[in-house]
Amino acid sequence: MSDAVRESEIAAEQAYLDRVYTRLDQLRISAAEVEKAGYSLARVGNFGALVERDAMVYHAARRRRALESEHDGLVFGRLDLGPDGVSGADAAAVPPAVPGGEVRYVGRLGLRDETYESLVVDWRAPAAAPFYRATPTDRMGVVRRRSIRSTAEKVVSIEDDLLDPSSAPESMAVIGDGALLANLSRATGRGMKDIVATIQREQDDAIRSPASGVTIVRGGPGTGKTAVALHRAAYLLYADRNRYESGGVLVVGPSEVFVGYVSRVLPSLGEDTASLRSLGQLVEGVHATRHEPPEVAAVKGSLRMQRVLGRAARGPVPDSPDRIRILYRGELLSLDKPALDDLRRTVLNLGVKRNAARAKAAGHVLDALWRQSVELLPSGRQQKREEFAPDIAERPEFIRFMRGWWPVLRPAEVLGWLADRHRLSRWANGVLSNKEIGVLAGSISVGDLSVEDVALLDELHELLGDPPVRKRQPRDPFQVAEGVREVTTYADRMAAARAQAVERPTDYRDYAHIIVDESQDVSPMQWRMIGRRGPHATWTIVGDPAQAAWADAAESGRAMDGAVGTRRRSSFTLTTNYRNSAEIFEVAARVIRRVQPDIELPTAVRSSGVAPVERVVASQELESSVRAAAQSLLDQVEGTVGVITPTSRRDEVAKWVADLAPDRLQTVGALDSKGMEYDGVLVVEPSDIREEAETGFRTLYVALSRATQRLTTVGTRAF
Ligand SMILES: Nc1ncnc2c1ncn2[C@@H]1O[C@H](COP(=O)(O)OP(=O)(O)OP(=O)(O)O)[C@@H](O)[C@H]1O
Repeated sequence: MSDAVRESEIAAEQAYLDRVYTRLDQLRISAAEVEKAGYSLARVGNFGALVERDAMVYHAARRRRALESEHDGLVFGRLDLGPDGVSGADAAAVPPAVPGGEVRYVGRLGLRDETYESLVVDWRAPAAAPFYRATPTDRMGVVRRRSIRSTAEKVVSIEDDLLDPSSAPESMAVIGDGALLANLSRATGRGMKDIVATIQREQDDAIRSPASGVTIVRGGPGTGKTAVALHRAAYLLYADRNRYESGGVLVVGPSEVFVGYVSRVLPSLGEDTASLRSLGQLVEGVHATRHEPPEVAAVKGSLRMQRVLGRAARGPVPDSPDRIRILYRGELLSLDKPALDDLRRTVLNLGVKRNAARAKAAGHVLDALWRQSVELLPSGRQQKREEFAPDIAERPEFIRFMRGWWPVLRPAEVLGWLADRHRLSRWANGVLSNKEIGVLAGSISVGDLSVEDVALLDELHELLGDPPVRKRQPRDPFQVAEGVREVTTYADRMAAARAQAVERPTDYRDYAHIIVDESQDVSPMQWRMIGRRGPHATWTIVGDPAQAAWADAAESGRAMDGAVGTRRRSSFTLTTNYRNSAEIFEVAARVIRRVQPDIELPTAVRSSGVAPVERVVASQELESSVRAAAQSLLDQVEGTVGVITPTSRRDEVAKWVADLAPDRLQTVGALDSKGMEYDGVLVVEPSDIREEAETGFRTLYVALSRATQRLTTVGTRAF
């Protein structure tokens, strides 16, 4: 294809883009004007005008925000359809390249011109589906599919796929080697790439799969599972905005590093309404980032913790009073430990959560004391239960006793009790081994909560219940400040309500859809925690069993079943690795094949011709070799470099390379490298990563499959 043809095709697309951006500007200006006009309607003063004003302002402001945020790369695709693909409603007003056919432009949002002709079809709309799904064998009416890359309103390049050569007129130009490969070879920034322009068919199947039930997406490293999960969130919010915006979509990722890495993709997909959280952030007020060593994580994540915590949450409060004595009309009324233990069990068996049962517990103690008083006192000096109870309940010694015996319990406090090995042995008797009890007791540090602790806190919250809340004065919804009523518009209140809905509280518990990424690493206790966030939710679960750090897959599977319930399941498998060069993936594949020779691995589509570097050095040279290798990767790649270390050595290695290029280089422990991607990767002490845990070979497989362009390993032993 000559340069002249390419230039003239680019010029034609530029002319179309100019039309689109002119229209975008018009719409933006008119949305801003409507918003302003809406506010001025307030002066009319009657109720109808106020309602109209509010609706106008709300919709106009929302539209303006969308138009502004989708500016870059607004149009990225063009379909030339033959006569069999014509729909009419979505055709752009340009002459069809195929006689009797139509042209359709695909972009980040849908736009129409003044006469309501289609300018751009939203990528999530059914009319855009052929852009992602058409293949030479199932053309869906498409003759030529064109990807358009633009920056700042200028077309930079175009790439074509000719799907139906026999229907293409001779004059039809076909340009480039395909958009996908062009996209893949671009350097990675600090955040994940938005792949909206190059979604592949098998990915699109999963993205557009019906929202009902449970959608399970599996695939090896780099197959686009995370990309699919995020695009699916955007798709669901588009396909059924009412349902998913009001209920909310929760995306759960493994770590905070990961959440930071992917968080920019959702706004770039036009969605600011999904909540993105790491496993350490799912409980209100807690922000854990530290991972436990594998032997601790194994105990804390196991379903057996349910029983241990259940016993702790029902047991006597450590160091609380173990008897009550009250002098009443000359007689000593008293309840000792066995009687109090019986009362506690009776109250907890009523099915009320501990923190909500304080008044009931006090009532049972008063009952027992009153029965004693009746036995001990002659009938003339006895009181009725109704007179006795308030009399005793107000006594300071009774109040003091109740505060100690049945205090309001916070989950973190009860978790802290497990640090006492002696006590823990009682609760864990017959559930955990002696060794596990020692490991668990030694790991509890309430001042420094780990990611694994968060699921335990959530379980305890479930067992203990909320602390009782004092009733507040009901607020006047129209009161915006002391003495000031109704100065806000309905639109402002809608906006405030929407902001609240988007910024849902961390422990919001009724999401309409939950997407779990890196699901293979979710421990059974974490599944229970996630499940509590969506008792009525539909689910998308994305993961790769071969990358699992959790050793007991069966236990994890059971916990997942418990969380998502018996809803209908549909499964998708992704088979192409878009991240690694074939040379890099071969190194990772070698590690996993050694333990799982029959494993089905994805195919890496790119070959770079650059072999990974594997270095073995003496231990005294480790630091200098790591520095040198990191520096040379920084010289070789344009984008980011990840230094991946054994989890226990992250801080030490981070210091070695801290001064090299803080804006481009990141040091992460192997467990935190889950889901991440860098242009160059240096894996430090690979054999230690493999030996750090029973599942270490899988963690090493993860670490070795993070690079897009260059991979170096430096260690004191071969791996
Ligand atoms: N259709 C696509 N077009 C362009 N790039 C893609 C496409 N699909 C995936 N990629 C790129 O491939 C890389 C890997 O994608 P992603 O991180 O979603 O994979 P993953 O399956 O979650 O990987 P892992 O399990 O290894 O964490 C990313 O850079 C992503 O942008």
